[in-house]
Amino acid sequence: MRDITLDYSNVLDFISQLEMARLEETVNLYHRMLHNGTGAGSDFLGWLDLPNSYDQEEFERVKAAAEDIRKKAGVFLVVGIGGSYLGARAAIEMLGHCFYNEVPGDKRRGPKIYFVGQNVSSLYINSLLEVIEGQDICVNVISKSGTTTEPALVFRILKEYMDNKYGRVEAGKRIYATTDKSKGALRLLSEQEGYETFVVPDNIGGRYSVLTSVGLLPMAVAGIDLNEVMRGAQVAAKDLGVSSLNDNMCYQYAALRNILYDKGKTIEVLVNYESSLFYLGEWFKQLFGESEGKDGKGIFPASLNFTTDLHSMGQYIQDGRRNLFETVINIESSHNDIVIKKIKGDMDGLNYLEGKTISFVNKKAMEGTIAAHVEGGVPNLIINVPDIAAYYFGYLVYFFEKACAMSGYLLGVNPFNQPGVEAYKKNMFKLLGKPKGE
Ligand SMILES: O=P(O)(O)OC[C@H]1O[C@H](O)[C@H](O)[C@@H](O)[C@@H]1O
Repeated sequence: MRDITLDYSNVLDFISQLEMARLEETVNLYHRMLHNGTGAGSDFLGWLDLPNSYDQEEFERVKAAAEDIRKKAGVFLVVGIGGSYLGARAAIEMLGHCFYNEVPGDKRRGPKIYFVGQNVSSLYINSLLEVIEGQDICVNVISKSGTTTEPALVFRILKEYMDNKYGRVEAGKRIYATTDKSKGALRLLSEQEGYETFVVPDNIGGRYSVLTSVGLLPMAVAGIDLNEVMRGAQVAAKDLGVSSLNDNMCYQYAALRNILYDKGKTIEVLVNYESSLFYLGEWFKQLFGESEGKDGKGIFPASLNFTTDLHSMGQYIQDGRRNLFETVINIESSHNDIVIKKIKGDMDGLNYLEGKTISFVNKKAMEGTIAAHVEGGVPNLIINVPDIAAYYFGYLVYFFEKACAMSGYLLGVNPFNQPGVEAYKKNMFKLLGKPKGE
């Protein structure tokens, strides 16, 4: 397998190699803290060795459950929010067909997959109930705490729907719960209702949980090869397990982010040139935003989809406030490429592209955009990913997880907690009239 690589040549006009070299010792220190479990948030380091220590029994049970779901459901509903759905959706959208749910059933070889519980919109929920009417359904409700408002509320509605549709016993065979191994509301309910359950490990936080059953069951239902995902993560854990800044590209990425941040580049824009990577951007935003946005500090993670968004945000990136840097995920290969043909009259003036491919145009658009944005004062990092494949998804997830941990330590925050998310909940519960003490 060709390797994922980091190209930071388009940053060197903005920083000096000395600034990187100066971080060598600090990176080494934080590497040891990560691997010795002596840094902030060390109760949540289960993701670090997960690729080599995951529960094999549960892994096989996930695959078996997925096969069972693929046989008996025309629709699979994933109920979760934040880290309890973003990783799964990122994988399915990146690795599945661009129009996954529209692929004819016999070709899709699995149920249509819908995500719900990531909002409290009655319009969204009613619209979903309309489109799944009359179809055979399985549900995976995912919540580490079991009490997150959005998925809990939506699961109330779906549980009643499933109980009415199938009766409580059969519904209990079609509902799968991924939650805490021993405590919480969802664990208790699952035991009462007889749901098959999967575990969110205590020492892995939601935004770091995509390679646990949280992400793996939905991925497997979508037909993604879990062995390949874990193999990519295992190779990443090995490649990125070295302490040296010079030899560890996820540490280089973390160091560069912090050097640029210190120079006033306080917004990172994750860019893709494949729309199937949209949700990878959404997952990335939670991972870095929730890990670093603390103590009045942190790079604001944004994501844009090129070349589409060049027609909406291109002006800002080229000429707006110079507090940005870009990280481009470049998928190096293309498949089933489309050759551009000459047309009579050349009305659109594009006959000069005759014989070239659509991917060639996409690549040249990327090269031209990078050159323009760097010229305009936007440092640019490129993560080259050889292909859209399960192996590379697993590798990329681990790359970002470990880079995020190092980056948070370099920033001087605990990358594994999220105290700030409680503020809105406190206000919301007060406004909802939640009884005190509950
Ligand atoms: O899995 P759950 O316990 O439902 O949590 C779902 C999400 O909500 C929380 O508020 C946190 O901000 C996220 O880190 C978490 O992924």
